[in-house]
Amino acid sequence: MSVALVALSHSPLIGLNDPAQEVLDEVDHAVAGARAFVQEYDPELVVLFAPDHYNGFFYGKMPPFALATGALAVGDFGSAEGEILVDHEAADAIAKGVLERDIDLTISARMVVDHGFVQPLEMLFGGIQSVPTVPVFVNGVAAPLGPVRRIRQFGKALGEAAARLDKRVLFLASGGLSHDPPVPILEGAPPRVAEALILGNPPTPEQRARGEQRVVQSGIDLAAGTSTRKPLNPVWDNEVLDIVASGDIEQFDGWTNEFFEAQGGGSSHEVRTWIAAYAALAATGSYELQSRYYRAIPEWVAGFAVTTAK
Ligand SMILES: O=C(O)CCc1cccc(O)c1O
Ligand SMILES: [Fe+2]
Repeated sequence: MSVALVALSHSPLIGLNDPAQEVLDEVDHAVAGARAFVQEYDPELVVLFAPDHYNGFFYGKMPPFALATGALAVGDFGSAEGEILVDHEAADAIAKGVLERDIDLTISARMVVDHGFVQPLEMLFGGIQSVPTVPVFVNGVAAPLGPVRRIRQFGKALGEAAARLDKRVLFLASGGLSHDPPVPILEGAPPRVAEALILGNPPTPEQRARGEQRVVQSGIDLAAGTSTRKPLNPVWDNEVLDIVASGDIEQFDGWTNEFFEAQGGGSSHEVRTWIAAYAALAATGSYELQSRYYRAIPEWVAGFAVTTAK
């Protein structure tokens, strides 16, 4: 058994509303570094922690987190569509191990996922059929959210369970850091929007295109300085990175969800994927960061970070 980690932001606006070439080059360099780290480590299994953006999880039943024994990507924002290569046996074993550790884990035999899961697999492995994966959903948008310590405890239990497999495991986190894109909110939503958030009927192509255009416009506005949404927060983002770099991620236990929202915006809860993944890594011993990249990229509506650790 061995463990390593890559944690990185995602954005559906990559390739759709890009920043200047020098910024793209910088990000490419950081992602290439993570790719080289992964290639050298040569994982036999990826445990992928990612959120959802109302493509697979809805208020009909909204778990705080869930593990997939099978997964299907919807192909939003031009991301890959279809089945993800899931290691069913490893997923089963990890699920049992988490349950044995007193965490009431939700299981999905066909988890529907979006760019949050697909993008890191495409960036680091070139596709969604390239590496045996255990997809793990971490709710990062749908209120109410429990305390972040619960996500840390879940990550710890999962890390202990994954360590029982005789495999080289890569924990991969997707999301964050600060960002406040126009994601719908159930409370106070007009009936038509509320129905969509509860039932999750697949949108028509026209509806999907409209929703995606709204997100693209939010990137254009944020970069132009004309957005009414919360700005990116590089100071707060670097506090997040300082904590994961310190190795003492229990420091997050003191952070309330209100603090996340005030500092990092409504979608900063995606940092929960990082907390889960780092807790999984820390479950079997101390770790050290191998690389750390950060840049606030308003065009992508993302406090964009890439870290590697082992
Ligand atoms: O609503 C959506 O589908 C995506 C919103 C969104 C935009 C930029 C970065 C993100 O991480 C994000 O979640
Ligand atoms: Fe996201």
